[in-house]
Amino acid sequence: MTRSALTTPPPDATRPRPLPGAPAPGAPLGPHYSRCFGCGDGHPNGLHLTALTPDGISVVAEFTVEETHQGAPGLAHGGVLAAAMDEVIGMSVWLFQRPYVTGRLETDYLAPVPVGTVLHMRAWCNGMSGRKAYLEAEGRIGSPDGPVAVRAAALFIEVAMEHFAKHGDIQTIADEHHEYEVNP
Ligand SMILES: CCCCCCCCCC(=O)SCCNC(=O)CCNC(=O)[C@H](O)C(C)(C)COP(=O)(O)OP(=O)(O)OC[C@H]1O[C@@H](n2cnc3c(N)ncnc32)[C@H](O)[C@@H]1OP(=O)(O)O
Repeated sequence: MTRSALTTPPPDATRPRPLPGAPAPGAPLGPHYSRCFGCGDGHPNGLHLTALTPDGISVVAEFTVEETHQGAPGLAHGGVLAAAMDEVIGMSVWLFQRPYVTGRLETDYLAPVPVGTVLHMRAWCNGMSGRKAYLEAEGRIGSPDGPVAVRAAALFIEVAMEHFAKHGDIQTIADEHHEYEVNP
């Protein structure tokens, strides 16, 4: 992955460890928000990523590239692939039970991804420092051992739940997720 200094963890960054209450290895991760474009099962035309964590600190997910995801004829749009990478990284940082948002997302496109492909995605955290989490992801064509088509590196920034209150109904999120206190 070609990444900038902004998405490279500093030397004093700490490695994440599974938190108490992390989902069991292999258990499916539900959507963080049912109307999320990336993972929401209630979104009419979202990406509908399905995911699990093998170890409480990383996430594997599958994304099926459909006709509606095309950029060039028969090939996935790069922005859609970036959205999928953003989402799987967001799912992985969600495991740390604090709200984070994408600050920076860097993407390398290594091979075209045809419509009909199942992209096998994996995201993990390389380190945390203060409010910053340094994350990485890859997407492989056809199987978990298939050729890498997309790589991403990201900086996510921890925010207060109030971050989501200005434009959205955080009570909806609270109703879906009892691990967060909306008004601590
Ligand atoms: C309820 C569950 C929801 C889960 C959501 C997951 C969804 C999936 C992921 C997404 O798609 S999130 C949506 C896309 N992202 C955004 O909408 C974020 C928009 N940006 C912001 O809201 C603010 O810029 C942000 C919260 C990221 C930071 O603003 P703050 O005022 O809180 O912090 P500040 O600007 O002081 O930055 C804190 C540190 O991060 C650094 N930083 C912030 N943005 C950066 C950036 N883009 N690149 C590099 N560094 C950055 C900044 O330099 C600083 O470093 P230092 O502490 O060392 O000084």
